[in-house]
Amino acid sequence: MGHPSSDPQVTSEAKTADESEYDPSLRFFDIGVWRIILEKTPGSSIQTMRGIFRDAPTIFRLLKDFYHLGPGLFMLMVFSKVWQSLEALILLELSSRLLGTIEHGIRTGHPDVNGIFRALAVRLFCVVLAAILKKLSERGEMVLEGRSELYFENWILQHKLRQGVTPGQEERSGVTAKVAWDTLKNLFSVGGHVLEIAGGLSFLFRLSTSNSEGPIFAALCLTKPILTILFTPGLWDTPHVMTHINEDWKRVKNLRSLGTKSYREEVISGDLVGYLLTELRGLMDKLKHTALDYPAQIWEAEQSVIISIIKSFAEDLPMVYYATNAAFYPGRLSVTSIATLQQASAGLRSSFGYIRYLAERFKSSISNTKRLYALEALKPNVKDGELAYPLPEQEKQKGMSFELKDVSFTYPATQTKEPALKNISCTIKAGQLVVIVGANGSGKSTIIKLLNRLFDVTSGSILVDGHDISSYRLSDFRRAAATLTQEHHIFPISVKENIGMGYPKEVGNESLIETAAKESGAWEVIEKFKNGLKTELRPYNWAFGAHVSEADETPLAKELKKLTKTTEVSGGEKQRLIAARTFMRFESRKISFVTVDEPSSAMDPEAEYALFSNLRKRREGKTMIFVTHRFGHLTQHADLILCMKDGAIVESGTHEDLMTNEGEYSKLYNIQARAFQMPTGSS
Ligand SMILES: Nc1ncnc2c1ncn2[C@@H]1O[C@H](COP(=O)(O)OP(=O)(O)OP(=O)(O)O)[C@@H](O)[C@H]1O
Repeated sequence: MGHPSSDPQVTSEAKTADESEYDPSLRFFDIGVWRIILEKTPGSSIQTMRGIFRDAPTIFRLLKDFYHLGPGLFMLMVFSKVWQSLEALILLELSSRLLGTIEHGIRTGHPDVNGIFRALAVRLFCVVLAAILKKLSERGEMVLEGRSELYFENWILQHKLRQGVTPGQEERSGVTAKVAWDTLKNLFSVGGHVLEIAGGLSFLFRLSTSNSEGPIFAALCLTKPILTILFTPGLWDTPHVMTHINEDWKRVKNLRSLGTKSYREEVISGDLVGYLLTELRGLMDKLKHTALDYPAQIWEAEQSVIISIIKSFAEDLPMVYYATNAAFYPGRLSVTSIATLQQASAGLRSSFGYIRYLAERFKSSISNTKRLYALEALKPNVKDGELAYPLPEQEKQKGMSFELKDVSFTYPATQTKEPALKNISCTIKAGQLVVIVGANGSGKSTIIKLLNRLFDVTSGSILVDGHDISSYRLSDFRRAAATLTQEHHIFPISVKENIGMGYPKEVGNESLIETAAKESGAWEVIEKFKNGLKTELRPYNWAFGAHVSEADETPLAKELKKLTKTTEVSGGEKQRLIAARTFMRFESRKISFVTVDEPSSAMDPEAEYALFSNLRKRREGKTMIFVTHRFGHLTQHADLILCMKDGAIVESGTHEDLMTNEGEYSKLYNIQARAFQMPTGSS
């Protein structure tokens, strides 16, 4: 496959128009709703062989990892695969001996009773042994697969978290532990089939030396596999990129997604169901003659019927040959050798047919495994330093001091042209309470992220107590910082652990947890839960009813409903629970820097006021930075207000200074104040 010009759906006009979009070494063709992009000169077999050698270290490492997960289980799996590959041939050999002895007995009229029973006993022994081995290896495989899932998932998590907050390519493309297991299975399948083919060929070769018809017969057996290699659509084994090009199909996908949980409420309350269904019906009409299947499938379906007939005929060639032989030269082939050759050739044909597919599957799984192991090489997105925190002189200091010098920052992999921060310079003294205000998108949260070392600056520098922020050990720095933002979540574990994890050493200390929950306003929420602190919000909860529908009223259906029930909280309640973790963090007594970024957007004014007041009460020994749009009650306590606009600090000072300035800050402040001063009835 891979002949774009022969595809009826590609017009030459469309091709020239679009080809400039791609690298000159690439070509493309459209099929069904797809566009397939591939290299103009596909890799040669030599390149493929080189690829296999290149993959050798990954294969070796994978085998080593699995061996260490369970040496006994691994060896059992290897032995079982070798046996499985040769089992059919061994049994065939035994059957052929048995049939030969029987046939000889029939011809001569003197059956070799001992010989027949000996052959039968050996065959039965092998069958029983094979069944025992199969059961043992199935159980062993299950255990090894479980261990692989546990080991590789932990390994992946560790390396992804080490990388930092920017998800890497691997995360986006979803590398999971299953990749390793699949590769091992595929490797064993390919190895097993190679062994099977080698065994099958040597079997035929041996028969051919004892039988003059053998070589011709062996050659006929190979006709079908050779034709398959020559005429099978090559898309399966050609590196290619696929994308949907059909706008109608893309729209179907987009519109269908509106039925999912995230959009459902808006679609129903906005009375959009009718619109949605009408649109989808229209699209169905437009697409009714378009193939939606996987491209290789479409290609195969479009293949010439002659090729299919030739391929099917090739399959029957060995049978035609020995049937003709039997008709014209009845003495040449014995019934036993016909049956044996027939079975051996059928086995060989199916192994040949399958090996290509297996090799492809293996190639793709080994490339996934390479991506998995590549996680190890991922560098953290922020630089780790060597300086300990706190240094002896910092022990006595109350809070961290910051100096931002000409800081600019652009988010990695962003599509926007403008940097998020532009040439920012300012000084924050140790122990100060700072409030950052400004319009949406002005860069407030970005500053908080840089100060928390979630990203490194693009240019300029940030000094913490006189040393560059990147020179500190990340783990030390993080231990001294507490953050609370609108992006924080409730973890899918108990409420107690959710709060306790603020200070992992005291994760089981219920009295500290209760105090923290009271300070954040979460205690009254927890008191409402039937299971109190033990309540789990959105835990991992999997229950499935086979042939049981939740709509039924049966005891099983009720049980299923009970199992899938979750505890729900409101947005504001959720924020109170999350904030409790920060108060718990204060208990470590090591916190010298606190950032609070809009954690109360869903809280009622009273809860928000209480949260900010309680946070302020804990400011002793800490530098605290708040980001908030509703800043009225905070800025009056602030030692420093930074007012931002379009990624720059446009004003800084105290509330009084900035009100006197009558600039951006006083404008924002007055808008908020005016809302409360409006006389009744005015709009
Ligand atoms: N993860 C990100 N990747 C790319 N760009 C981002 C990212 N986060 C923010 N930005 C961009 O950086 C700029 C500053 O965003 P930032 O979140 O700092 O603004 P903000 O002042 O906190 O806004 P808001 O008041 O709406 O929370 C915006 O233009 C935003 O689109």
